[in-house]
Amino acid sequence: MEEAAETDASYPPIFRRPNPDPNPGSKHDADQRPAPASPVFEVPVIDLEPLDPVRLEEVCRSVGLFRITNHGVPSALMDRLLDQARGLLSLPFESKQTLFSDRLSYIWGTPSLGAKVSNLNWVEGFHIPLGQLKSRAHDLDSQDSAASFRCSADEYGQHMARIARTLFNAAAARLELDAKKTASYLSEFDGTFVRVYRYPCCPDIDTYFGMGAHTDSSVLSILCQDELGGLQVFHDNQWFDVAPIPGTLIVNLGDMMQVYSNDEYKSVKHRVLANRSKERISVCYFAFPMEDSLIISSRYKAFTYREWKAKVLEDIKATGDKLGLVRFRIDDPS
Ligand SMILES: O=C(O)CCC(=O)C(=O)O
Ligand SMILES: [Fe+2]
Repeated sequence: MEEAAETDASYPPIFRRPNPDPNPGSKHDADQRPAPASPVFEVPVIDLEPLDPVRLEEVCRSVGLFRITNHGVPSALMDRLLDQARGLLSLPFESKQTLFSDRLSYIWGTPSLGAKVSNLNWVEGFHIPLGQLKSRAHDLDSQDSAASFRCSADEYGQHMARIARTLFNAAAARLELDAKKTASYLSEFDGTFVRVYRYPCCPDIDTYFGMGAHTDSSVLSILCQDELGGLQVFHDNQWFDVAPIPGTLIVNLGDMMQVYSNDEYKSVKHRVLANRSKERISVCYFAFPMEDSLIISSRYKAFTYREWKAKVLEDIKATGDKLGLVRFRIDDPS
């Protein structure tokens, strides 16, 4: 009992019992509600040493999500990052807010203001911009757990940048994209961030998702998850579980890669199920284009990533949802 009380004190108030659903009759639409059990997806594996670009292209076209092996990220670093994140996230909610607001941004629930409560994501986490880490190096003090965590996140971010660059270059070469044109299509550091999530225990998994169905706005995203599971991918009109395998990382392509490839590569829809009795920890790295890079594609109106972000935010504020790619398609009347 004592343990449960302690856990709850570390949760943002909205995740503490009793269930905050103000309208218990309103559940997800039938097609949105988590199925009781989903089949396990046979996630394609991409070996990074050596990387086979033809195989990578096939997987980008058919699925948009894959597991990478031989990625060169030390498993001790992955374990340390997950452990440090778990430690920080289990601090009392108020401490997380006051202690970390200036060092790490602390986020929880649905980022979109004004969204329906049924869109609440049962998740909290730290948002860690990578470009700023170096300039803040003077903050680092090994006695400070937030600072040690930032240090690990920086080291981890360097590995993620290397992997993102390798995968992007190979995938872009297969599309025969002009290397000069695409130089600004991937920025491994500027505007790039890592998010460390904790998915708290959720009393009502029929109503809430850990994270609702979405595609990422990134070029690509790289995920390190603990052993619990909960990630699902939408493929062939069906949701599948993406099982965790220790030591491996999951990569999914984002909306920008779909645009660069004129819809040949898939920005894959995914979501995270909530769990009634166990907390899940994951670390996600997102790689983006340079903010003012002009993105040109035969299927989409030309836009800069800055314009994309502004539009996504505007849509989320107005409708509670990200509309994403459809807003930029050439045949979109608006
Ligand atoms: O935590 C996860 O497994 C996935 C998170 C995710 O999809 C996202 O942040 O976009
Ligand atoms: Fe995502």
